[in-house]
Amino acid sequence: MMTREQLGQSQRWVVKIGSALITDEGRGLDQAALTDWAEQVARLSREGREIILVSSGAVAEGMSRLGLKQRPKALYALQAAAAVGQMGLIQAYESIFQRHGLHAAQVLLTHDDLANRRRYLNARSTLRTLMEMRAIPVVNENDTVATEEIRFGDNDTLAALVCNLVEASMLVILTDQEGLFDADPRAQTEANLVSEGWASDVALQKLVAPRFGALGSGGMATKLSAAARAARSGTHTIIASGRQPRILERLAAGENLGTLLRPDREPVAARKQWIAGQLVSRGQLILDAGAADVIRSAGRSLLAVGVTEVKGKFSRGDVVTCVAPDGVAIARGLVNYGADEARRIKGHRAEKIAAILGYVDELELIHRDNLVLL
Ligand SMILES: Nc1ncnc2c1ncn2[C@@H]1O[C@H](COP(=O)(O)OP(=O)(O)O)[C@@H](O)[C@H]1O
Ligand SMILES: N[C@@H](CCC(=O)OP(=O)(O)O)C(=O)O
Repeated sequence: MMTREQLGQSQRWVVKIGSALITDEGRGLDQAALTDWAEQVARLSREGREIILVSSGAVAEGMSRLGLKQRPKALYALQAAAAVGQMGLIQAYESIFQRHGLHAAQVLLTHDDLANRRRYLNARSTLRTLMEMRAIPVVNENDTVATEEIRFGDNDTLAALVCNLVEASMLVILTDQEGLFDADPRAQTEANLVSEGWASDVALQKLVAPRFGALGSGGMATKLSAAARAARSGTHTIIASGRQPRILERLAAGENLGTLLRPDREPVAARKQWIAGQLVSRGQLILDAGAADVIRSAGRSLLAVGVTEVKGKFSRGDVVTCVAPDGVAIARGLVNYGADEARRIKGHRAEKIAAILGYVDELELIHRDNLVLL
């Protein structure tokens, strides 16, 4: 198991700075704090670490520049505020990194970019190239064009997908709390900090209260699911307070701060990480107990014979969810047949497919290489 010191020494970090932290109580960006984090990033990068920043703050800065007192509710108004605010955000990073002789690179991503395999691979090459050039990518959601249906909404999820994209060793989520507490510290002053846990421990999920603050969007829940997502590429997550002096440098020195969430499974293949990262599933395949069992425990392909019901509208190549008979979603995968064909072949053995459909695309409904456990 990696020690805090070894993790601190690790090479590739994604550092996420949340809205709750980066904004000066709704009065735009906290320039002094932002300067401090960026300077730490610059120093760590000059020492040879590869760092990608995922920075929130566009909406908050836009609200301040436009004189809006409250976070707009309508998506188009949020998007307009983000477009204005992103200018301030990137200007701030650019000028600080420039002082350290480093280039900042603006990378704005939508979920669509990562859902489309070719664009995903392009984003990966671009980020890798920027790191080779020793530029510092500053990533945010491309709020201006993201639609409600496919928004990340919070930057925790985006940061985790970036970790998968570049196979980061560490995800540091800086927020306004010292880490994960055993109860929401805003509601309970007695709450205790959890200093370490497993990224996909469901017991941790029970500790977090849903919270939709004035500025931040995800609360602690999205940070935990981000840690579980990041773990798929073997990435360790530390949730820590951005208000601690020299926080990034102290984490690099191996100091025991915040909550460390360790990956608890072997890293999955890059292609499977991409499948697991899809936020939209087009349909559901309800499995019988035998199929659910072999998929969960033996990593087998899904055959039509083990499917009892097909829900939704999907085409060959879409992402669908496999659901066990008790209603629990157990896996996601790229399906080899569209919904209509899947309905016709469900419950039948592979050798019957040709007789039912008049052709055979593949013997499996979802091949195990395209299937990932949740
Ligand atoms: N168990 C918990 N431990 C720590 N914080 C929690 C917990 N449950 C809920 N929270 C809330 O999550 C908030 C951080 O999330 P959020 O406001 O989205 O921050 P950010 O903008 O940095 O992503 C904290 O301010 C806290 O009120
Ligand atoms: N893209 C948005 C950030 C969304 C957001 O607030 O995320 P988070 O910091 O996770 O609460 C912005 O720059 O304002």
